[in-house]
Amino acid sequence: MTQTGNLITCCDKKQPPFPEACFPIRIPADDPFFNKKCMEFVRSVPVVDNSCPCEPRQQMNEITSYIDASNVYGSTKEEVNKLRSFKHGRLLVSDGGLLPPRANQLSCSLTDPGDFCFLAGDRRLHEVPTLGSIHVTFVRYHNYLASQLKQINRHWSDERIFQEARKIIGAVMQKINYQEYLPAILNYDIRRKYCLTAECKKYNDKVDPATVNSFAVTAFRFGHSQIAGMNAFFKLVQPRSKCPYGYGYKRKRCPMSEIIELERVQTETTFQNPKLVFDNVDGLQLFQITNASLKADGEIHDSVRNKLFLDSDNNSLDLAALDIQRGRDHGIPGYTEFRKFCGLSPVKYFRSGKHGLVDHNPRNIKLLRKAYRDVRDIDLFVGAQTEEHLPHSALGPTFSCLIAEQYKRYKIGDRFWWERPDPIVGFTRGQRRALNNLRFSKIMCEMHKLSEIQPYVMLLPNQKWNRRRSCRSLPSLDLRPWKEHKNGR
Ligand code: HEM
Ligand SMILES: [Ca+2]
Repeated sequence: MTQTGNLITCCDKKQPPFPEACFPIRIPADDPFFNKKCMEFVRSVPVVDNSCPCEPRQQMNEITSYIDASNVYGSTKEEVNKLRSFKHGRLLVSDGGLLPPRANQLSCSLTDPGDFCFLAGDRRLHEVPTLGSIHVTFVRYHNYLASQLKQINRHWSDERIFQEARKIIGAVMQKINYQEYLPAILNYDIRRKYCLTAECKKYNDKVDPATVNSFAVTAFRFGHSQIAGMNAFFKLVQPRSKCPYGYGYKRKRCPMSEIIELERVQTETTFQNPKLVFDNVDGLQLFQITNASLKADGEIHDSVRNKLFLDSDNNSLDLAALDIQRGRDHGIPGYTEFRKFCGLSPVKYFRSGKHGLVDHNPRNIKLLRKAYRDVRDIDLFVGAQTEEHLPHSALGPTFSCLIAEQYKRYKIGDRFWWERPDPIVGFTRGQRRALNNLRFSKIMCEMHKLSEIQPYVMLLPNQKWNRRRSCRSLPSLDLRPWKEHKNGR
């Protein structure tokens, strides 16, 4: 994990220099936004290399690589123990079902009296309030599952309930990623090729599921171009007359609850501040499940490109610049190398025909030619982010390949993968069936009192695939298969 927000400064000449840790970004004099010449950048902590002499500098992942809900439970025993209440299998919460306070109250930026910095399984939770609100959703869902499990298995201890609920949340996380999220960003051909569909159930103990440097540092940051400049609070209002046949699609004459926008907030005013989560966490979630993100392409919104972590002294950073520099910090090879790795046509020239930038449009080729002297210099982030998308996909071929390859390893390298037909490490058939029917939007609705609406978690502006089903018509998780009968299952 990278360390923006570090106490080391690299631009201030009066501070003691840290040549090992510093790699500040030079800002050209004619920059249209910044009037400084230097942007802070602290290198990721290097890993001690025992195989000396002289392997390349490496970095370290601070959290577990598996998709195991470590954002909810942390990545170590110490972390999970700080998050547990040790009563009825529940996680700690604060008033209003929000997250508990953390010991270090300087780790976020507070503006309202009574607010505090939250504790969660991942310390990046304050980055933006929409991220914080998803943390709230999953902690609430854990506690909801714990209370349901306690009801059907009265004899279960705190430990048993906690572990069973955690196992379900981990499975839900994997299920949402592979069945709902990946289909929104990768097309079916890619998903089939890389064993990401439900039909592929391989497990291979030779596969290393660790997160690959180029994935964390570059490919999976494609989402930085999907960030919108605005957050909003939404509110649901009930229709005035009661509907005789219930609500829902097809019953056109009987309107669904109406969604009203209460307040708009500029993204750059929300970084590291839990205020919006305190103010109206449900309204934030409603906004999130009814709004599409921006297109993943070469354009990154000013709220993060120029105004990232904007403070009262008008200091800010540029996320796109950090992404590029982080790639260089970690020694990520260039775009043309990854084309080869992915078996795509090799790129030798700044042009569109043979041996050219065949996956770029003429405008982007021109811009790349202007920015780089040699095609081999094109940074992976810049080259892949500006590719045209594959059909039915939110990504170009290079990022599709790198992201699919990583998700393949997370799946087939996971001994505890939720779909493994093994009731000891996995789930029983009935439990798997129950989990299969659950949708992320249903969890959102149940945890945030939004049950009347038609959610559509849309990742692409042109995607309307699950728009039609109201929360009410989606099933809750059926927990009957978790009932333990006296003489075993
Ligand atoms: C919503 C607003 C977001 C903000 C403000 C934000 C901000 C940041 C920042 C400041 C970093 C560290 C940069 C560095 O110093 O290298 C980072 C890293 C990263 N971001 Fe975002 N990000 C956001 C959304 C997203 C989204 C939507 C995705 C993916 C879909 C994403 C994926 C990543 C990844 C993979 C990393 C690297 C993580 C690591 O290696 O530890 N981010 N982000
Ligand atoms: Ca993890």
